[in-house]
Amino acid sequence: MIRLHALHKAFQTRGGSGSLAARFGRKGPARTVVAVDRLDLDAPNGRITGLLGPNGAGKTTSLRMLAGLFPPDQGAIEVDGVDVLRSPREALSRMGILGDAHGLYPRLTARENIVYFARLQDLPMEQAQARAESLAELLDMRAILDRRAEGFSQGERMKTALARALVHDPANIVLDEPTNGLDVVATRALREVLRHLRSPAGGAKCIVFSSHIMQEVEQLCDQVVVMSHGRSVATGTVDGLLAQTGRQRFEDAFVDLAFPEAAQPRQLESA
Ligand SMILES: Nc1ncnc2c1ncn2[C@@H]1O[C@H](COP(=O)(O)OP(=O)(O)OP(=O)(O)O)[C@@H](O)[C@H]1O
Repeated sequence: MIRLHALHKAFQTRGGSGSLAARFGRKGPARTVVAVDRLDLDAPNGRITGLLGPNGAGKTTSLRMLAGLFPPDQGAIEVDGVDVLRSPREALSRMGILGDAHGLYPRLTARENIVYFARLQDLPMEQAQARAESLAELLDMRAILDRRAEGFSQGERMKTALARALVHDPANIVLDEPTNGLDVVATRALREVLRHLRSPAGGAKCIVFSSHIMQEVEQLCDQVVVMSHGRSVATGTVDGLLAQTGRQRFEDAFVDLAFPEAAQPRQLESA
């Protein structure tokens, strides 16, 4: 179970090299970028929760805070009731995180990458090896298990990184745009794995994933949190969000919710 409450994060950054920069020195004037303004998200066990937002909405920043990479300025983050800010190690041990950069060790084989992470999670060697075997089965990656990670395709890297994230059998799984760069077969395979992990047979995991791809969210998610300009602007099932906006197509509902200023007139819907 993952809970984000009233998250806020701003970054201090510098402007460009125009005339203002000349006045403020080479780096330009200081600016504040509000990446996450107010995000609320409740993700239960046995459900897939999609964090859906356009480019720059604040999805990655939110998931990085959930992963404990940096703290929010305000707000609360809990994993199974454990406060990520107060008890980061305990909270992290309850999560498997697939970030936007997969960061595999290129000189290690897929198996060695997985086992190495299992050992970092304090799994005994025998158990680490057994987990590598069962994850290779689940993720259909036997053919690459004993190949060095250097030269892996995007899909092979994703599978290895996902196996690594799942090695300690966490109750919560967090994925940042996991299908980026994957072909249709790899995307379908990932979808099946996530459905399995959500089911009672797969451990009824709490799964949170970010995406800006409507079809992906529509096909996979039990509930959707729509994020726009750093805020959660709507939460519900796909059907619930369609009903809320009075739309028939999820893409139209999303545009209404995320960009109310740019929403298309309703009569174009059947065009
Ligand atoms: N370290 C940083 N310094 C300054 N600004 C940042 C930093 N990280 C993120 N931002 C800004 O915060 C906003 C949200 O970025 P974020 O990467 O979280 O969005 P996103 O929803 O994941 O977008 P995308 O779908 O394009 O990956 C953007 O305007 C981005 O430029």
